[in-house]
Amino acid sequence: MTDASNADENTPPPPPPATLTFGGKYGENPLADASFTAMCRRLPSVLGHTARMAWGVDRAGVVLLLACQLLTGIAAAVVLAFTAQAMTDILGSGTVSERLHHALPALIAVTAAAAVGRISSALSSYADGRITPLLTTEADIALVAAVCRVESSAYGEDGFADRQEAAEVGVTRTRMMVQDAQRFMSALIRMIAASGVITALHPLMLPLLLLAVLPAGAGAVLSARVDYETHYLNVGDRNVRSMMRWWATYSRFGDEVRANGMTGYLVYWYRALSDRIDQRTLTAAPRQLRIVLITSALGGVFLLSTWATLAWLAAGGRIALPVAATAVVAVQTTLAALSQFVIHGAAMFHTSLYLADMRSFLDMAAERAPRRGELTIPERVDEIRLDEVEYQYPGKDEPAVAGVSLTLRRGEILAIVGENGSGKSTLAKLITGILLADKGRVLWDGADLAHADPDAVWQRTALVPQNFACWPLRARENITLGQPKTFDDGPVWDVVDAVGMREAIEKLPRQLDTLLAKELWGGAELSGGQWQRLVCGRALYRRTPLLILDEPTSQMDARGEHAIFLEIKRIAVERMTIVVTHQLENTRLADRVLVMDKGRIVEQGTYEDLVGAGGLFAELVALAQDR
Ligand SMILES: Nc1ncnc2c1ncn2[C@@H]1O[C@H](COP(=O)(O)OP(=O)(O)OP(=O)(O)O)[C@@H](O)[C@H]1O
Repeated sequence: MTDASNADENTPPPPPPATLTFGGKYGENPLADASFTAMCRRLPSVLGHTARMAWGVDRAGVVLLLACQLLTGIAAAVVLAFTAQAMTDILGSGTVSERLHHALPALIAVTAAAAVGRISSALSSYADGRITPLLTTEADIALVAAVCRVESSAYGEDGFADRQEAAEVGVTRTRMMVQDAQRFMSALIRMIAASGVITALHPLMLPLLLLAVLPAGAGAVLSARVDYETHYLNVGDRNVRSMMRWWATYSRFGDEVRANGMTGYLVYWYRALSDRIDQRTLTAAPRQLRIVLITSALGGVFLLSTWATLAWLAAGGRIALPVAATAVVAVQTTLAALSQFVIHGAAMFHTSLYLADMRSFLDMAAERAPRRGELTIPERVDEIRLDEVEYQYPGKDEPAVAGVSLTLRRGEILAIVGENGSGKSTLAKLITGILLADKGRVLWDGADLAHADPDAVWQRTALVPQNFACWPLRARENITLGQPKTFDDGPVWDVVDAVGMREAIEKLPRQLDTLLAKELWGGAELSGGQWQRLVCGRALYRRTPLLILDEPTSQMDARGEHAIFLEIKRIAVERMTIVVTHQLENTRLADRVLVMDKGRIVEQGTYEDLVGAGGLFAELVALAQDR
């Protein structure tokens, strides 16, 4: 299964993908509370919610669907009742032409009702075709918006990603819900209509027919349960697989995959994980088969008794021959309606299980949406103060930031340095309110971020993160990202100049209008450093009172780096600027340098002070110069 070029006798075989287990101190199965009975209890509210959503997206479509269902049902009842009537007339006394003459009105009614039934069934398919895409899009958008809105700390919670994966399946299944519901309703109406007719023929018939189809219904529900359990077991693996699929096939990482000879292992890994998922599905197959065989046999026995009863009634003269003939048609129709009713009922139940996962994730995300307070932040901020701030990531034993106190004033440039994992980026996230401190306070001109409206805070921040996104948008939008300040491109070109990108943008086929995604038709690509310049331009364009740059120049040439730092100095007077960096020489531009170690500030001062102090900073500077 491995790539031949990777395998030889002396190398160990590649390890298979890790098995995800939920154990240990923090390990908790994300779907452990999603027991089958718990899921069943949620179904009415899930169905109600889906109905409300459908009503919200297309009222006319829902009304049309309901009206058509009703019409289809009535048409079916009319067909059945008049068929019975026609049969009685045709099998009655008199000459053939007399009997046909008598039956003619009933036959016309049957034809007309059948036509109405067909038309309303076509119209209800049309309504389904209208509602379903809107409903699926609505569910999809609800999911995307919910994930974008949760507190950033939620991403680190056990099982958040797995629940999200389960919810994604719910979104896809939304597509089937309207169809399932439509078929279920139409079967229900036909069943009610048919039951009336068959009960009129003989009271014993309906219970017997019910017994004949109930095993099929029970079988469908049991199969749905097995299918859902398999899906549930596979959630974690499917989640990892889809992440790996994206990383392995995304063109941006293609060079790394090829030049490091990873293709063979990645394909092997992908296959091994897929095999594991398939294996679970295959293990469930015999259970499914047993369920179908047993329930079909049971259904068959009951059906046989129905026919036997009918024969017994007719043979014993308990029902007249014309009535018996009608009963044959009625039994067939009722049987079909009842089967449809239980099969589509089970299908709806099956779909609802997945929708319940989506609902429960949306509820979980809603619980994790920021609920901080209403405080707003003015356009001008003069001071940010941190009092004994501490933050520990979920599942970690040590705080990433602990006991940090610090005051930052307007006009100041602060550099944060320290070894990998010392807490620099976490501190930056606490200052911007992306993360909320577990202990201590972060105050913006006295407003505690724990009680401030996060959107109001983030209107006042600009961040160049270490790992930035290269959005598949036009160059202009990659700078303004949905917040154009004017209709003219003047301010955009200003920041393009500030980050030294004018020449590069002018060379693009459609300048600012060029799509920056080489994978897309008409798209172009920038180099790593050019992207980083553009991302700095994005932050500068925002003109906010707080500017945070986390390793902003790690991919830039000396000219780019020089341009960025010149611009940072030029605009520094109007704002607070924080630069997180490992390039210690760059900290010379800062008014103050903070040195972090194990989540704490261990030194602070100017570059010269710290070099002279002979502490951690001086040691790091010496290491940087020791080549
Ligand atoms: N999302 C996260 N979930 C859990 N732990 C995290 C997360 N992000 C960071 N950490 C942990 O918090 C600690 C501080 O990380 P942080 O990213 O703040 O360090 P840093 O100083 O910015 O490191 P670097 O110089 O490598 O960028 C590390 O131990 C890291 O493993």
